Amino acid sequence: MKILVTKNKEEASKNAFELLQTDIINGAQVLGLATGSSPLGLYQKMTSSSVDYSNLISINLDEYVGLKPTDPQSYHYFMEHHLFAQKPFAKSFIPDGSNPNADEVINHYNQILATYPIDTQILGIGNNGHIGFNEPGTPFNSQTHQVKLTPTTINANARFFTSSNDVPTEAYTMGIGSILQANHIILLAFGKPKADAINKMINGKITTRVPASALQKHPNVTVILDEQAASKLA
Ligand SMILES: N[C@@H]1[C@@H](O)[C@H](O)[C@@H](COP(=O)(O)O)O[C@@H]1O
Repeated sequence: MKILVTKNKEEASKNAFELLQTDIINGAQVLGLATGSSPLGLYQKMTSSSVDYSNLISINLDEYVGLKPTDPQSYHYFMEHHLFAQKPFAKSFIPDGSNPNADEVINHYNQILATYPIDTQILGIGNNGHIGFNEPGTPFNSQTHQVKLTPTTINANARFFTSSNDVPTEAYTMGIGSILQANHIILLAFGKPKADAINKMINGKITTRVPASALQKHPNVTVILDEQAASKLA
């Protein structure tokens, strides 16, 4: 893993934007995208740039089960608002959280991933080391699946909802196996609450208890941190 410790989010997002740009110049056509606060600075750099993404494909990691794309808490809405409205892609895929038929959603998404292998995957990380919505215990060879969110994740994501009771308890997510298929992975993490997960991801044992530790098996991962997220690195 290549680790970049930056002064702050601004510098980190600039680095991520430049790395992504280099990948695109070198032929990346399919971008794996993430939600959450960590990639927001990168999406701001993308929307304020003159780069045209309309020939590229985007594939998002995950979506809450039970939310319509028009729901302001859905990841569809998040992506539309923060990126796609300003920078449309040729095609953008996000799991259909409004479809309760999990098999249908999962098979369709796995087909999409097989048709459009991801060149560069943007990732955040949960405080408990989850990637996408792959909670501790998820097998490293997992493909798209439906998950029950852990109380830690529900609490962490409650900040985006009126109360933690409003946070959906299930999600559809790309699996760890799907994520590891990407040619290049750029993981962004900021702030003290991420420090422990980041240290375990980089220096800890490779274990399903820390989903992000699977990234130690990948040959081309760039981790971009601020000083707080890097503060527990040995
Ligand atoms: N499913 C998303 C993850 O993809 C994201 O990495 C994580 C961290 O969010 P944040 O970047 O806001 O800390 O939140 C959610 O659980």
